[in-house]
Amino acid sequence: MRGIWTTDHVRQAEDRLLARTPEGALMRRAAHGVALRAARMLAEHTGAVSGRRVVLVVGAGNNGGDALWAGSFLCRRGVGVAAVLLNPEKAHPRGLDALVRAGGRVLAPGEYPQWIERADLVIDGVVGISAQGPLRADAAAVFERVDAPVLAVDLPSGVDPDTGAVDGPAVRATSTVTFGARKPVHVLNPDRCGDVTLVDIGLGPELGEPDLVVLDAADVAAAWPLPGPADNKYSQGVTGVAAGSSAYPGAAVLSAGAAVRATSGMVRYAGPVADVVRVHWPEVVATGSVFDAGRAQSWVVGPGIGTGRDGFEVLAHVLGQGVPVCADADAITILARRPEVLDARDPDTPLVLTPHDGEFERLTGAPPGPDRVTAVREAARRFDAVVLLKGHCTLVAAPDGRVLANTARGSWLATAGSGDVLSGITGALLAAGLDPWLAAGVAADVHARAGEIAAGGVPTSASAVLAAVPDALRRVRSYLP
Ligand SMILES: NC(=O)C1=CN([C@@H]2O[C@H](COP(=O)(O)OP(=O)(O)OC[C@H]3O[C@@H](n4cnc5c(N)ncnc54)[C@H](O)[C@@H]3O)[C@@H](O)[C@H]2O)[C@@H](O)CC1
Ligand SMILES: [K+]
Repeated sequence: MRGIWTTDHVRQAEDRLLARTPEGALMRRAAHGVALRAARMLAEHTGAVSGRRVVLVVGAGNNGGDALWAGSFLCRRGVGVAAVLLNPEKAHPRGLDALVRAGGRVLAPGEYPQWIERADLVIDGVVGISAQGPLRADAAAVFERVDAPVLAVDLPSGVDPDTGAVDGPAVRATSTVTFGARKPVHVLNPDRCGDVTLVDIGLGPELGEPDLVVLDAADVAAAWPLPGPADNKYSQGVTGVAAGSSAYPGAAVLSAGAAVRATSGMVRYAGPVADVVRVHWPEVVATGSVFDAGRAQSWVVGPGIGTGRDGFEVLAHVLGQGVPVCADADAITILARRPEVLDARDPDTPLVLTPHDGEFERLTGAPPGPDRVTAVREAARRFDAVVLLKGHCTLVAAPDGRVLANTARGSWLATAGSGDVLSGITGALLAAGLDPWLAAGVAADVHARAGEIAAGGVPTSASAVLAAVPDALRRVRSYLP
Protein backbone atom coordinates (compact mmCIF):
# COMPACT_ATOMS: atom_id res chain seq x y z
CA MET A 1 0.00 0.00 0.00
CA ARG A 2 1.41 3.36 -0.92
CA GLY A 3 0.60 6.30 1.32
CA ILE A 4 -0.33 9.81 0.27
CA TRP A 5 -0.23 12.77 2.62
CA THR A 6 -2.01 16.12 2.43
CA THR A 7 0.09 19.27 2.26
CA ASP A 8 -0.73 20.17 5.88
CA HIS A 9 0.70 16.88 7.07
CA VAL A 10 3.71 17.12 4.75
CA ARG A 11 4.46 20.61 6.00
CA GLN A 12 4.28 19.53 9.65
CA ALA A 13 6.54 16.56 8.93
CA GLU A 14 9.00 18.79 7.04
CA ASP A 15 9.12 21.23 9.94
CA ARG A 16 10.07 18.41 12.32
CA LEU A 17 12.71 17.13 9.91
CA LEU A 18 14.08 20.62 9.20
CA ALA A 19 14.59 21.20 12.91
CA ARG A 20 17.25 18.49 13.00
CA THR A 21 18.79 18.92 9.53
CA PRO A 22 21.53 21.35 8.50
CA GLU A 23 20.12 24.39 6.72
CA GLY A 24 19.65 23.91 3.01
CA ALA A 25 20.41 20.19 3.04
CA LEU A 26 16.86 19.08 2.27
CA MET A 27 16.46 21.54 -0.54
CA ARG A 28 19.73 20.50 -2.17
CA ARG A 29 18.75 16.83 -1.89
CA ALA A 30 15.37 17.61 -3.44
CA ALA A 31 16.97 19.73 -6.17
CA HIS A 32 19.49 17.04 -6.93
CA GLY A 33 16.59 14.67 -7.65
CA VAL A 34 15.07 17.27 -9.97
CA ALA A 35 18.36 17.72 -11.82
CA LEU A 36 18.79 13.95 -12.29
CA ARG A 37 15.29 13.62 -13.72
CA ALA A 38 15.85 16.70 -15.92
CA ALA A 39 19.07 15.23 -17.32
CA ARG A 40 17.31 11.95 -18.09
CA MET A 41 14.48 13.82 -19.83
CA LEU A 42 16.96 15.81 -21.93
CA ALA A 43 18.70 12.59 -22.94
CA GLU A 44 15.36 10.91 -23.77
CA HIS A 45 13.91 13.83 -25.72
CA THR A 46 17.03 15.24 -27.43
CA GLY A 47 19.65 12.50 -27.25
CA ALA A 48 22.09 14.59 -25.18
CA VAL A 49 22.44 16.54 -21.94
CA SER A 50 25.48 18.78 -22.40
CA GLY A 51 24.81 21.71 -24.72
CA ARG A 52 21.02 21.56 -24.26
CA ARG A 53 18.91 24.48 -23.02
CA VAL A 54 16.75 24.49 -19.93
CA VAL A 55 14.52 27.33 -18.75
CA LEU A 56 13.52 27.55 -15.09
CA VAL A 57 10.26 29.30 -14.24
CA VAL A 58 10.81 30.46 -10.68
CA GLY A 59 8.22 31.63 -8.16
CA ALA A 60 8.55 33.33 -4.80
CA GLY A 61 9.10 30.39 -2.44
CA ASN A 62 11.08 27.26 -1.79
CA ASN A 63 9.64 25.56 -4.85
CA GLY A 64 11.46 28.18 -6.90
CA GLY A 65 14.52 27.54 -4.68
CA ASP A 66 14.45 23.87 -5.69
CA ALA A 67 14.34 24.86 -9.36
CA LEU A 68 17.27 27.30 -8.97
CA TRP A 69 19.44 24.73 -7.21
CA ALA A 70 18.51 22.10 -9.80
CA GLY A 71 19.54 24.63 -12.47
CA SER A 72 22.92 25.05 -10.81
CA PHE A 73 23.50 21.26 -10.88
CA LEU A 74 22.50 21.13 -14.55
CA CYS A 75 24.94 23.95 -15.39
CA ARG A 76 27.73 21.72 -14.09
CA ARG A 77 26.73 19.08 -16.62
CA GLY A 78 27.15 21.56 -19.46
CA VAL A 79 23.50 22.49 -19.81
CA GLY A 80 22.68 26.10 -20.72
CA VAL A 81 20.31 27.23 -17.96
CA ALA A 82 18.30 30.44 -17.82
CA ALA A 83 15.79 31.51 -15.20
CA VAL A 84 12.57 33.49 -15.53
CA LEU A 85 12.06 35.10 -12.11
CA LEU A 86 8.36 35.81 -11.65
CA ASN A 87 9.04 37.76 -8.49
CA PRO A 88 12.72 38.81 -8.60
CA GLU A 89 12.83 40.37 -5.10
CA LYS A 90 11.51 37.19 -3.52
CA ALA A 91 13.46 34.60 -5.52
CA HIS A 92 15.23 32.18 -3.16
CA PRO A 93 18.52 34.03 -2.46
CA ARG A 94 20.81 31.04 -1.94
CA GLY A 95 19.36 29.17 -4.89
CA LEU A 96 19.76 32.21 -7.09
CA ASP A 97 23.32 32.68 -5.93
CA ALA A 98 24.11 29.01 -6.65
CA LEU A 99 22.67 29.27 -10.16
CA VAL A 100 24.58 32.42 -11.03
CA ARG A 101 27.84 31.03 -9.59
CA ALA A 102 27.44 27.87 -11.69
CA GLY A 103 27.10 29.97 -14.85
CA GLY A 104 23.31 30.14 -15.21
CA ARG A 105 21.71 33.38 -16.29
CA VAL A 106 18.74 35.36 -15.14
CA LEU A 107 16.56 36.57 -17.99
CA ALA A 108 15.46 40.16 -18.32
CA PRO A 109 11.67 40.51 -18.69
CA GLY A 110 11.74 40.96 -22.49
CA GLU A 111 14.12 38.06 -23.04
CA TYR A 112 12.10 35.10 -21.99
CA PRO A 113 9.92 34.52 -25.10
CA GLN A 114 12.81 33.50 -27.35
CA TRP A 115 14.38 31.41 -24.59
CA ILE A 116 11.14 29.57 -23.93
CA GLU A 117 10.66 28.90 -27.64
CA ARG A 118 14.18 27.46 -27.98
CA ALA A 119 14.12 25.49 -24.71
CA ASP A 120 14.68 21.73 -24.73
CA LEU A 121 13.08 21.45 -21.29
CA VAL A 122 11.17 23.80 -18.98
CA ILE A 123 11.28 23.35 -15.21
CA ASP A 124 8.19 24.51 -13.34
CA GLY A 125 9.28 25.96 -10.00
CA VAL A 126 6.42 28.46 -9.75
CA VAL A 127 4.72 27.08 -6.68
CA GLY A 128 4.68 23.89 -4.63
CA ILE A 129 2.77 22.77 -1.56
CA SER A 130 1.90 26.34 -0.54
CA ALA A 131 0.03 26.86 -3.81
CA GLN A 132 -3.32 28.54 -3.81
CA GLY A 133 -5.48 28.84 -6.89
CA PRO A 134 -4.56 28.78 -10.56
CA LEU A 135 -1.44 30.20 -12.20
CA ARG A 136 -1.36 33.97 -12.04
CA ALA A 137 -1.32 35.92 -15.30
CA ASP A 138 2.48 36.37 -15.47
CA ALA A 139 3.18 32.63 -15.04
CA ALA A 140 0.30 31.67 -17.33
CA ALA A 141 1.74 33.93 -20.06
CA VAL A 142 5.11 32.13 -19.81
CA PHE A 143 3.61 28.63 -19.99
CA GLU A 144 1.38 29.57 -22.95
CA ARG A 145 4.54 29.75 -25.05
CA VAL A 146 5.94 26.39 -23.94
CA ASP A 147 6.24 23.59 -26.49
CA ALA A 148 9.07 21.70 -24.79
CA PRO A 149 8.51 18.95 -22.21
CA VAL A 150 7.82 20.32 -18.74
CA LEU A 151 9.28 18.94 -15.52
CA ALA A 152 7.23 20.02 -12.50
CA VAL A 153 9.01 20.55 -9.19
CA ASP A 154 6.92 18.80 -6.51
CA LEU A 155 3.66 19.33 -8.42
CA PRO A 156 2.33 21.08 -11.52
CA SER A 157 1.72 24.70 -10.55
CA GLY A 158 -1.85 25.91 -10.73
CA VAL A 159 -3.30 22.49 -9.84
CA ASP A 160 -4.64 22.26 -6.30
CA PRO A 161 -2.15 20.13 -4.33
CA ASP A 162 -4.79 18.52 -2.08
CA THR A 163 -7.71 18.04 -4.46
CA GLY A 164 -6.09 17.92 -7.90
CA ALA A 165 -8.72 20.43 -9.06
CA VAL A 166 -7.96 22.85 -11.87
CA ASP A 167 -9.82 26.12 -11.84
CA GLY A 168 -7.98 28.26 -14.38
CA PRO A 169 -4.55 28.25 -16.02
CA ALA A 170 -2.33 25.43 -14.76
CA VAL A 171 0.79 23.58 -15.82
CA ARG A 172 0.49 20.26 -17.65
CA ALA A 173 3.70 18.46 -16.79
CA THR A 174 5.38 15.71 -18.75
CA SER A 175 6.94 14.51 -15.51
CA THR A 176 6.92 15.50 -11.87
CA VAL A 177 9.56 15.03 -9.20
CA THR A 178 8.18 15.12 -5.68
CA PHE A 179 9.92 14.95 -2.32
CA GLY A 180 9.45 13.00 0.86
CA ALA A 181 5.86 11.94 0.23
CA ARG A 182 3.34 11.71 -2.55
CA LYS A 183 0.64 14.36 -2.32
CA PRO A 184 -3.03 13.93 -3.30
CA VAL A 185 -2.63 15.79 -6.61
CA HIS A 186 -0.35 13.01 -7.86
CA VAL A 187 -3.10 10.40 -7.75
CA LEU A 188 -6.15 12.64 -8.15
CA ASN A 189 -4.91 14.38 -11.29
CA PRO A 190 -2.32 12.15 -12.97
CA ASP A 191 -2.99 13.75 -16.35
CA ARG A 192 -1.49 17.03 -15.13
CA CYS A 193 1.46 15.40 -13.32
CA GLY A 194 2.71 12.95 -15.96
CA ASP A 195 4.97 10.28 -14.49
CA VAL A 196 5.84 10.99 -10.86
CA THR A 197 9.22 10.28 -9.28
CA LEU A 198 9.48 10.29 -5.50
CA VAL A 199 12.80 11.51 -4.06
CA ASP A 200 13.57 10.33 -0.55
CA ILE A 201 14.54 13.26 1.67
CA GLY A 202 14.25 11.29 4.92
CA LEU A 203 10.69 12.38 5.71
CA GLY A 204 9.34 8.85 6.24
CA PRO A 205 9.70 8.63 10.04
CA GLU A 206 7.94 12.00 10.48
CA LEU A 207 4.90 11.26 8.36
CA GLY A 208 2.50 9.19 10.49
CA GLU A 209 -0.66 7.62 9.08
CA PRO A 210 -1.36 8.48 5.44
CA ASP A 211 -4.44 10.50 4.49
CA LEU A 212 -5.07 8.44 1.40
CA VAL A 213 -3.70 5.15 0.09
CA VAL A 214 -3.19 3.49 -3.25
CA LEU A 215 -3.16 -0.29 -3.53
CA ASP A 216 -0.22 -1.90 -5.26
CA ALA A 217 -0.73 -4.93 -7.48
CA ALA A 218 0.79 -7.10 -4.75
CA ASP A 219 -1.81 -5.82 -2.24
CA VAL A 220 -4.59 -6.68 -4.65
CA ALA A 221 -3.16 -10.13 -5.31
CA ALA A 222 -2.66 -10.83 -1.61
CA ALA A 223 -6.23 -9.76 -0.78
CA TRP A 224 -7.91 -11.72 -3.57
CA PRO A 225 -9.49 -14.90 -2.18
CA LEU A 226 -8.47 -18.15 -3.84
CA PRO A 227 -9.88 -21.60 -3.03
CA GLY A 228 -7.79 -23.78 -0.70
CA PRO A 229 -7.64 -27.56 -0.40
CA ALA A 230 -10.49 -27.64 2.12
CA ASP A 231 -12.82 -25.35 0.16
CA ASN A 232 -16.06 -26.23 -1.58
CA LYS A 233 -18.52 -24.10 -3.55
CA TYR A 234 -20.25 -22.89 -0.36
CA SER A 235 -17.22 -22.25 1.83
CA GLN A 236 -15.89 -19.57 -0.52
CA GLY A 237 -19.07 -17.57 -0.05
CA VAL A 238 -22.22 -17.53 -2.16
CA THR A 239 -22.77 -14.27 -4.04
CA GLY A 240 -26.38 -13.26 -4.55
CA VAL A 241 -27.24 -10.95 -7.44
CA ALA A 242 -30.55 -9.08 -7.52
CA ALA A 243 -30.36 -7.20 -10.79
CA GLY A 244 -32.03 -6.73 -14.15
CA SER A 245 -35.58 -6.47 -15.40
CA SER A 246 -37.39 -7.23 -18.63
CA ALA A 247 -36.35 -3.74 -19.80
CA TYR A 248 -32.72 -4.24 -18.71
CA PRO A 249 -31.82 -7.94 -18.80
CA GLY A 250 -28.21 -7.08 -19.70
CA ALA A 251 -27.55 -5.61 -16.25
CA ALA A 252 -28.33 -9.01 -14.70
CA VAL A 253 -26.14 -10.87 -17.18
CA LEU A 254 -23.20 -8.53 -16.63
CA SER A 255 -23.41 -8.31 -12.86
CA ALA A 256 -23.92 -12.07 -12.33
CA GLY A 257 -21.26 -12.83 -14.95
CA ALA A 258 -18.73 -10.60 -13.21
CA ALA A 259 -19.34 -12.48 -9.96
CA VAL A 260 -18.85 -15.78 -11.81
CA ARG A 261 -15.55 -14.55 -13.21
CA ALA A 262 -14.37 -13.22 -9.86
CA THR A 263 -14.93 -16.27 -7.64
CA SER A 264 -15.00 -20.03 -7.75
CA GLY A 265 -17.76 -19.96 -5.12
CA MET A 266 -21.41 -20.22 -6.04
CA VAL A 267 -23.36 -17.36 -7.62
CA ARG A 268 -27.13 -17.07 -7.20
CA TYR A 269 -29.30 -14.86 -9.32
CA ALA A 270 -32.72 -13.70 -8.13
CA GLY A 271 -34.91 -11.61 -10.40
CA PRO A 272 -37.26 -11.44 -13.35
CA VAL A 273 -34.77 -12.48 -16.03
CA ALA A 274 -33.54 -15.77 -14.59
CA ASP A 275 -33.88 -17.51 -17.96
CA VAL A 276 -31.66 -14.98 -19.72
CA VAL A 277 -29.04 -15.28 -16.98
CA ARG A 278 -29.11 -19.10 -17.17
CA VAL A 279 -28.50 -19.02 -20.93
CA HIS A 280 -25.40 -16.85 -20.49
CA TRP A 281 -24.14 -18.39 -17.25
CA PRO A 282 -25.20 -22.01 -16.82
CA GLU A 283 -23.23 -22.17 -13.56
CA VAL A 284 -25.49 -19.58 -11.91
CA VAL A 285 -28.29 -20.91 -9.70
CA ALA A 286 -31.14 -18.67 -10.85
CA THR A 287 -34.56 -18.04 -9.42
CA GLY A 288 -37.36 -15.58 -10.13
CA SER A 289 -37.34 -13.52 -6.97
CA VAL A 290 -35.19 -12.60 -3.98
CA PHE A 291 -38.04 -13.73 -1.75
CA ASP A 292 -37.52 -17.37 -2.72
CA ALA A 293 -33.75 -17.29 -3.19
CA GLY A 294 -31.56 -19.45 -0.96
CA ARG A 295 -28.94 -18.12 1.42
CA ALA A 296 -26.10 -15.99 0.16
CA GLN A 297 -23.10 -14.51 1.98
CA SER A 298 -23.50 -11.21 0.14
CA TRP A 299 -25.96 -9.48 -2.15
CA VAL A 300 -25.40 -7.23 -5.13
CA VAL A 301 -28.56 -5.22 -5.64
CA GLY A 302 -29.62 -2.53 -8.02
CA PRO A 303 -28.37 -2.71 -11.61
CA GLY A 304 -31.41 -2.48 -13.86
CA ILE A 305 -34.00 -3.29 -11.17
CA GLY A 306 -35.96 -0.06 -11.68
CA THR A 307 -36.78 2.53 -9.05
CA GLY A 308 -40.44 1.67 -8.38
CA ARG A 309 -42.12 -0.26 -5.57
CA ASP A 310 -40.73 -3.63 -6.63
CA GLY A 311 -37.21 -2.26 -6.52
CA PHE A 312 -37.81 -0.83 -3.04
CA GLU A 313 -39.03 -4.17 -1.75
CA VAL A 314 -36.10 -6.06 -3.26
CA LEU A 315 -33.63 -3.62 -1.72
CA ALA A 316 -35.34 -3.73 1.69
CA HIS A 317 -35.34 -7.53 1.58
CA VAL A 318 -31.64 -7.95 0.85
CA LEU A 319 -30.71 -5.26 3.39
CA GLY A 320 -32.51 -7.36 5.98
CA GLN A 321 -30.56 -10.55 5.31
CA GLY A 322 -27.76 -9.78 7.76
CA VAL A 323 -25.07 -10.16 5.10
CA PRO A 324 -22.93 -7.55 3.30
CA VAL A 325 -24.70 -5.72 0.48
CA CYS A 326 -23.31 -3.86 -2.52
CA ALA A 327 -26.02 -1.38 -3.56
CA ASP A 328 -25.51 0.04 -7.03
CA ALA A 329 -27.37 2.00 -9.71
CA ASP A 330 -31.18 1.92 -9.17
CA ALA A 331 -30.65 0.81 -5.56
CA ILE A 332 -28.82 4.09 -4.91
CA THR A 333 -31.64 6.10 -6.45
CA ILE A 334 -34.19 4.25 -4.31
CA LEU A 335 -32.08 4.87 -1.23
CA ALA A 336 -31.81 8.56 -2.09
CA ARG A 337 -35.56 8.95 -2.57
CA ARG A 338 -36.66 6.76 0.32
CA PRO A 339 -33.89 6.60 2.94
CA GLU A 340 -36.28 4.73 5.26
CA VAL A 341 -35.33 1.61 3.28
CA LEU A 342 -32.18 1.59 5.42
CA ASP A 343 -34.33 0.78 8.47
CA ALA A 344 -34.28 -2.80 7.18
CA ARG A 345 -30.51 -2.94 7.58
CA ASP A 346 -28.93 -4.59 10.55
CA PRO A 347 -26.51 -1.81 11.55
CA ASP A 348 -23.66 -4.29 11.86
CA THR A 349 -23.89 -5.59 8.30
CA PRO A 350 -21.56 -3.90 5.84
CA LEU A 351 -23.04 -1.81 3.05
CA VAL A 352 -21.10 -0.70 -0.04
CA LEU A 353 -22.59 2.08 -2.17
CA THR A 354 -21.11 2.61 -5.63
CA PRO A 355 -22.38 5.94 -7.00
CA HIS A 356 -21.20 7.90 -10.01
CA ASP A 357 -21.32 11.68 -9.64
CA GLY A 358 -25.03 11.98 -10.53
CA GLU A 359 -26.02 9.25 -8.08
CA PHE A 360 -23.77 10.79 -5.44
CA GLU A 361 -25.65 14.07 -5.83
CA ARG A 362 -28.98 12.29 -5.55
CA LEU A 363 -27.78 10.46 -2.46
CA THR A 364 -26.22 13.35 -0.55
CA GLY A 365 -28.01 16.37 -2.02
CA ALA A 366 -24.82 17.87 -3.47
CA PRO A 367 -22.35 16.95 -6.22
CA PRO A 368 -18.93 15.78 -5.03
CA GLY A 369 -17.43 19.15 -6.05
CA PRO A 370 -13.69 19.78 -6.45
CA ASP A 371 -12.69 18.14 -3.13
CA ARG A 372 -13.78 14.61 -3.94
CA VAL A 373 -11.83 13.00 -1.11
CA THR A 374 -13.61 15.04 1.55
CA ALA A 375 -16.96 14.55 -0.16
CA VAL A 376 -16.66 10.77 -0.30
CA ARG A 377 -15.29 10.55 3.25
CA GLU A 378 -18.25 12.55 4.59
CA ALA A 379 -20.74 10.42 2.66
CA ALA A 380 -19.21 7.24 4.09
CA ARG A 381 -19.59 8.61 7.63
CA ARG A 382 -23.11 9.85 7.02
CA PHE A 383 -24.39 6.54 5.59
CA ASP A 384 -22.18 4.38 7.80
CA ALA A 385 -21.24 2.62 4.58
CA VAL A 386 -18.30 2.15 2.30
CA VAL A 387 -18.79 4.61 -0.54
CA LEU A 388 -17.07 3.99 -3.85
CA LEU A 389 -17.23 7.18 -5.92
CA LYS A 390 -16.68 6.34 -9.57
CA GLY A 391 -14.63 8.65 -11.71
CA HIS A 392 -11.43 8.94 -13.69
CA CYS A 393 -9.84 8.40 -10.30
CA THR A 394 -12.17 6.16 -8.31
CA LEU A 395 -12.22 6.83 -4.55
CA VAL A 396 -13.31 4.40 -1.86
CA ALA A 397 -14.06 5.70 1.64
CA ALA A 398 -14.86 3.74 4.78
CA PRO A 399 -16.97 5.08 7.64
CA ASP A 400 -13.84 5.15 9.84
CA GLY A 401 -12.24 7.73 7.51
CA ARG A 402 -9.92 5.52 5.45
CA VAL A 403 -9.84 6.50 1.77
CA LEU A 404 -8.15 4.75 -1.11
CA ALA A 405 -7.69 5.99 -4.64
CA ASN A 406 -7.63 3.93 -7.79
CA THR A 407 -6.14 5.95 -10.59
CA ALA A 408 -7.60 5.32 -14.00
CA ARG A 409 -5.84 3.34 -16.69
CA GLY A 410 -7.29 5.33 -19.56
CA SER A 411 -10.99 6.05 -19.97
CA TRP A 412 -11.93 2.61 -21.27
CA LEU A 413 -14.43 1.96 -18.50
CA ALA A 414 -16.64 4.84 -19.59
CA THR A 415 -18.93 2.38 -21.39
CA ALA A 416 -22.49 1.15 -20.79
CA GLY A 417 -22.71 -1.74 -18.34
CA SER A 418 -19.24 -1.20 -16.94
CA GLY A 419 -20.66 -0.40 -13.48
CA ASP A 420 -22.67 -3.63 -13.47
CA VAL A 421 -19.42 -5.54 -13.87
CA LEU A 422 -17.84 -3.63 -10.97
CA SER A 423 -20.75 -4.38 -8.64
CA GLY A 424 -20.63 -8.09 -9.50
CA ILE A 425 -16.91 -8.27 -8.69
CA THR A 426 -17.45 -6.35 -5.44
CA GLY A 427 -20.27 -8.71 -4.42
CA ALA A 428 -18.05 -11.76 -4.95
CA LEU A 429 -15.34 -10.30 -2.71
CA LEU A 430 -17.87 -9.38 -0.02
CA ALA A 431 -19.20 -12.94 -0.06
CA ALA A 432 -15.67 -14.21 0.54
CA GLY A 433 -15.55 -12.12 3.71
CA LEU A 434 -13.12 -9.36 2.71
CA ASP A 435 -13.17 -6.13 4.67
CA PRO A 436 -15.75 -4.15 2.63
CA TRP A 437 -13.46 -1.16 2.06
CA LEU A 438 -10.71 -3.41 0.77
CA ALA A 439 -13.23 -5.44 -1.26
CA ALA A 440 -14.44 -2.31 -3.06
CA GLY A 441 -10.87 -1.04 -3.60
CA VAL A 442 -9.60 -4.37 -4.87
CA ALA A 443 -12.64 -4.71 -7.14
CA ALA A 444 -12.02 -1.23 -8.57
CA ASP A 445 -8.40 -2.11 -9.25
CA VAL A 446 -9.11 -5.38 -11.07
CA HIS A 447 -12.00 -3.75 -12.94
CA ALA A 448 -9.66 -1.01 -14.18
CA ARG A 449 -7.02 -3.54 -15.20
CA ALA A 450 -9.64 -5.64 -17.00
CA GLY A 451 -10.77 -2.49 -18.81
CA GLU A 452 -7.23 -1.79 -19.96
CA ILE A 453 -6.71 -5.38 -21.12
CA ALA A 454 -10.09 -5.53 -22.88
CA ALA A 455 -9.42 -2.25 -24.66
CA GLY A 456 -5.84 -2.88 -25.73
CA GLY A 457 -5.81 0.68 -27.04
CA VAL A 458 -9.17 0.69 -28.82
CA PRO A 459 -12.74 1.20 -27.52
CA THR A 460 -14.19 -1.75 -25.64
CA SER A 461 -17.46 -2.97 -24.08
CA ALA A 462 -18.64 -4.15 -20.66
CA SER A 463 -18.87 -7.75 -21.93
CA ALA A 464 -15.24 -7.59 -23.01
CA VAL A 465 -14.23 -6.08 -19.64
CA LEU A 466 -16.01 -8.94 -17.89
CA ALA A 467 -14.24 -11.50 -20.08
CA ALA A 468 -10.89 -9.90 -19.22
CA VAL A 469 -11.29 -10.23 -15.43
CA PRO A 470 -9.36 -13.55 -15.28
CA ASP A 471 -6.46 -12.07 -17.25
CA ALA A 472 -6.45 -9.03 -14.98
CA LEU A 473 -6.24 -11.35 -11.99
CA ARG A 474 -3.41 -13.36 -13.54
CA ARG A 475 -1.59 -10.10 -14.12
CA VAL A 476 -1.92 -8.91 -10.51
CA ARG A 477 -0.90 -12.35 -9.26
CA SER A 478 2.30 -12.10 -11.28
CA TYR A 479 3.34 -9.29 -8.90
CA LEU A 480 3.21 -11.55 -5.86
CA PRO A 481 6.66 -12.06 -4.34
N1 LIG B 1 10.19 22.77 3.57
C1 LIG B 1 11.02 21.82 3.20
O1 LIG B 1 11.60 21.15 4.01
C2 LIG B 1 11.25 21.53 1.80
C3 LIG B 1 10.53 22.22 0.83
N2 LIG B 1 10.73 21.98 -0.46
C4 LIG B 1 10.06 22.78 -1.50
O2 LIG B 1 9.38 23.85 -0.94
C5 LIG B 1 8.07 23.92 -1.47
C6 LIG B 1 7.19 24.67 -0.54
O3 LIG B 1 7.74 25.94 -0.42
P1 LIG B 1 7.04 27.21 0.20
O4 LIG B 1 6.26 26.83 1.39
O5 LIG B 1 8.06 28.24 0.29
O6 LIG B 1 5.95 27.63 -0.85
P2 LIG B 1 5.78 27.51 -2.43
O7 LIG B 1 7.10 27.59 -3.10
O8 LIG B 1 4.88 26.39 -2.69
O9 LIG B 1 4.97 28.86 -2.70
C7 LIG B 1 5.59 30.12 -2.46
C8 LIG B 1 4.62 31.23 -2.39
O10 LIG B 1 3.98 31.41 -3.64
C9 LIG B 1 2.80 32.15 -3.46
N3 LIG B 1 1.71 31.53 -4.23
C10 LIG B 1 0.72 30.73 -3.78
N4 LIG B 1 -0.08 30.37 -4.79
C11 LIG B 1 0.40 30.94 -5.90
C12 LIG B 1 -0.01 30.93 -7.24
N5 LIG B 1 -1.07 30.26 -7.63
N6 LIG B 1 0.72 31.62 -8.15
C13 LIG B 1 1.80 32.30 -7.75
N7 LIG B 1 2.24 32.37 -6.47
C14 LIG B 1 1.55 31.70 -5.55
C15 LIG B 1 2.52 32.14 -1.99
O11 LIG B 1 2.79 33.42 -1.50
C16 LIG B 1 3.45 31.11 -1.45
O12 LIG B 1 3.80 31.33 -0.15
C17 LIG B 1 7.73 22.47 -1.71
O13 LIG B 1 6.67 22.33 -2.63
C18 LIG B 1 9.04 21.96 -2.24
O14 LIG B 1 9.15 22.26 -3.63
C19 LIG B 1 11.83 21.12 -0.89
O15 LIG B 1 12.93 21.93 -1.05
C20 LIG B 1 12.08 20.01 0.08
C21 LIG B 1 12.25 20.50 1.45
K1 LIG C 1 5.82 23.43 -9.28
